[in-house]
Amino acid sequence: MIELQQVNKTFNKGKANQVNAIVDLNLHIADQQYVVIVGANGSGKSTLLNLIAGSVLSNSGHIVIDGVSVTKLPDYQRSRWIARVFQNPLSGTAPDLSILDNFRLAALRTHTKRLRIGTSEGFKKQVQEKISLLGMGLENKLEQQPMGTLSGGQRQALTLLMSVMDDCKILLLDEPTAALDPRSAELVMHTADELIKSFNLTAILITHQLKDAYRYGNRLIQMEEGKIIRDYNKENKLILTQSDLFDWFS
Ligand SMILES: Nc1ncnc2c1ncn2[C@@H]1O[C@H](COP(=O)(O)OP(=O)(O)OP(=O)(O)O)[C@@H](O)[C@H]1O
Repeated sequence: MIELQQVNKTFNKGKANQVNAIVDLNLHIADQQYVVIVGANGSGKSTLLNLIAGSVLSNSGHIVIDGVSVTKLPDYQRSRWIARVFQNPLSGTAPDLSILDNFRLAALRTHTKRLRIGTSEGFKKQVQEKISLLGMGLENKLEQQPMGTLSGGQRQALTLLMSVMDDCKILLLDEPTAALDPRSAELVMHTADELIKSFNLTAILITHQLKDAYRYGNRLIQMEEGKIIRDYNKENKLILTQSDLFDWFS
C-alpha cells in the first residue's frame, strides 16, 4: 500500500524560478495495483515517482508505504520496498561483465533473499530458470555473453528481472521504453506485465505511449500542473476507449 496525503513539492522555493511540481496531492495505491500515469511534459510525473522512491523529499505532507511513515526517509532506506527501472537500458548494468556476473552484482547490491549468492551451480541454475521466463533464449548465454553486447530491449528486460528478483513489493517504471525501438519496447512492456503479475507487485508506470497506457495496468491517472486531474479505476478504465485517451491530449 502506498499513501500520499497532502503532499507538496516546490523546487527553488522563494526564487524567481520557483516551480510547484506537486501540489496538495492525495493518492492511495492498494497492494498489487498497476497504476499507469500519463501527462504532458512537466506535469509532475517523475517528481511523484521520486517522492515515492525518496530520491526527492517533500516540502509538506505525508507519505506512507506498507503502513510505515517514510516521509523523511531517503531512497536507500526505502529500497527494501522499492525497485526502479529508468529510461536508459545501460543504467544499472556492467557492460563488460557477463549476464551471470551482472545478476551476482545485483544480488550483492540488494542483499536479495530470493537468491543464494555465489559462484555455485545453484545460483546459476536459479538465474537460468528466471531468465528462461523471458523467452529470449538468453539462459544459455549466461557466462559467454557480456551484457554490453545485448540489444537495448534485452538489457532492459534483464534489468527488470534483476530488480524484481529482490524481495521488493513496489516496482517504479519511469518511461522504461523511451530509448527503445517499437519491437523492443513491446517486449519490455510485455515482460514488465508478466513480472508484475508473477511477483504480485504493486507497480507504477510513467509513459508517453498512449497505446501502452491503454493496454497495461488496472488504473489510469492523468496529471497536470502537479495535480491528478483524471483517475480511472479498473472498471472505469475498461469502459474507456483508446480514442477517449487520445482526446485527453488533443
Ligand atoms: N530537480 C529539479 N529542480 C528544479 N526543477 C525541477 C526539478 N525536477 C523537476 N523540476 C521541475 O518540476 C516540474 C515537474 O517536472 P517532472 O520531471 O516531474 O515532470 P514530468 O511530468 O515527469 O515531465 P516529463 O514528461 O517531461 O518527464 C517541471 O517544471 C520541472 O522542470
